[in-house]
Amino acid sequence: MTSFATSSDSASGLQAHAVGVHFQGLKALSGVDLTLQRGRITGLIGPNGAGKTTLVNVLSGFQVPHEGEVRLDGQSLRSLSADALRRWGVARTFQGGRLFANLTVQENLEAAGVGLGQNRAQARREAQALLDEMQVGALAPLRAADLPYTDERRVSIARALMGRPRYLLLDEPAAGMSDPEAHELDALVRHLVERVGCGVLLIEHNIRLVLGLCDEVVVLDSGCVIAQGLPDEIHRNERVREAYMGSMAAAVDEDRASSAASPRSAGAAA
Ligand SMILES: Nc1ncnc2c1ncn2[C@@H]1O[C@H](COP(=O)(O)OP(=O)(O)OP(=O)(O)O)[C@@H](O)[C@H]1O
Repeated sequence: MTSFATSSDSASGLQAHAVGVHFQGLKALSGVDLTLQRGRITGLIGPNGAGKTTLVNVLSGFQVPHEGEVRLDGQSLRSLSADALRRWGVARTFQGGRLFANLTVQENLEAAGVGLGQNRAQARREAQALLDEMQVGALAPLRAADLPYTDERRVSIARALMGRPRYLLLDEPAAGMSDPEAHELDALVRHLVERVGCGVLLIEHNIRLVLGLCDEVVVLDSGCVIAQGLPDEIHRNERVREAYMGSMAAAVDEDRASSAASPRSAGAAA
């Protein structure tokens, strides 16, 4: 494996440290601190244009920050490419899927495994196991281009899990899905996270799902972190309710009240 510079910070986890990104004068991110821990799901929410995808791009090496840096277990990743970061165990999905359209589903996963240094037999075995776990095993021989949208999302997550990443960054994996489909997908992610033990950053617009599923939630607004904490703390945070949740806050209140009266979780009430 490539060696990289060591900083004095020995904090564990995948960390954005004082990250700033600007595009021709527009501050997409400013002084952003965020730490992902293995085995935990961190939700990232915020209005359109808040900087969520830019932060995922920074954490996965697709965007070099103009200020600050990304650290893995306290070590600076400043000089590493996205490919190198993937080999270090930081995997991501994209809003647009980005599967190889003319390869089969199975080949898409195998290509990822081989790119990570697995031999063909290892890659084949892991690909089949992950597709089965994502409940899309029957799709293995299909061309990626022919997949329906919701299946493409599941295959993209399975591909990102090849090689057992330490951290998984999911950029709106449930976008465009119905609430029950989104809930089913996110519950599956929770199950896989517990089994693989990776840390997850989940961008998700459905606040009810985020509050029901995540261990911690970070709220971005205009490129800055305006709140960070347990789902209950975020739900009660007046600034978040005013800046972002709006009418959704009342719906979440209702969910929480009804889930307190029944054994179903708030996330399941989407
Ligand atoms: N490559 C780029 N060039 C110029 N501006 C950009 C670029 N990428 C992002 N931006 C701008 O940076 C800001 C943050 O964008 P970003 O996509 O990170 O927000 P987001 O929170 O993910 O939004 P959404 O929820 O709509 O996906 C936006 O104003 C966006 O227009």
